[in-house]
Amino acid sequence: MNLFSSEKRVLQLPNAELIYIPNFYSVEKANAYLKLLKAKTNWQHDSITLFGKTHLQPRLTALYGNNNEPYTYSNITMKPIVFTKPLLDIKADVEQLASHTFTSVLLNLYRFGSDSNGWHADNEKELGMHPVIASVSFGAERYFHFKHRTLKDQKHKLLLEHGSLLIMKGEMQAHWLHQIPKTKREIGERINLTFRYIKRKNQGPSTLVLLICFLYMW
Ligand SMILES: O=C(O)CCC(=O)C(=O)O
Ligand SMILES: [Fe+2]
Repeated sequence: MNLFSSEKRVLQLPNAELIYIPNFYSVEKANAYLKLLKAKTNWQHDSITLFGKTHLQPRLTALYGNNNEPYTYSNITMKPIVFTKPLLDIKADVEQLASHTFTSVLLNLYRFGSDSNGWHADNEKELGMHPVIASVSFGAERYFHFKHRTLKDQKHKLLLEHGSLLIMKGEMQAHWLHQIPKTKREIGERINLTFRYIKRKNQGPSTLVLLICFLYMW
């Protein structure tokens, strides 16, 4: 079933809004970004510990950002690398379309069909309440599954195409889970970029603290 009806496809769901733009980038531009990001990204292969067992994540990842804030998920803390020019260019394109600013991008490299990303929500507290997440895909098409946490009939899938943009907003991260399942199909590599706004933890002393210090010294 095609859940969407036009080129900029908007899907209103209970507790979520999804916007999908299949041809956000032309095939030529998407091909160039796929090649560039594969070669120039500082890919890392982290281990995760789940239920007391440690194993390598089924994909490679990298975090880039502009505010030096670390990002922690599944017990992995990633320190951002300063944005490169191509990532800044993509960020600007995405920000324009989403009318939203982002501080960071988490990149995933799915090397083959057996690489995946298990059921989760992007609901870490440094993302704040109801974050807007913008997800750009290059390379092999993969299915994005999403299901409501409590409404059991709300289960959908969407094929994320080469050069596409998906925006998740509203209460999606509080009420829904998403995943990229493994596939047995013979497929090539896929790179996905999820742009996020990561809040600063340490903003320095508050105005009130500064005022008290000033009065004390005076
Ligand atoms: O690869 C994708 O399309 C999704 C990635 C994702 O959900 C994440 O990095 O949090
Ligand atoms: Fe996610």
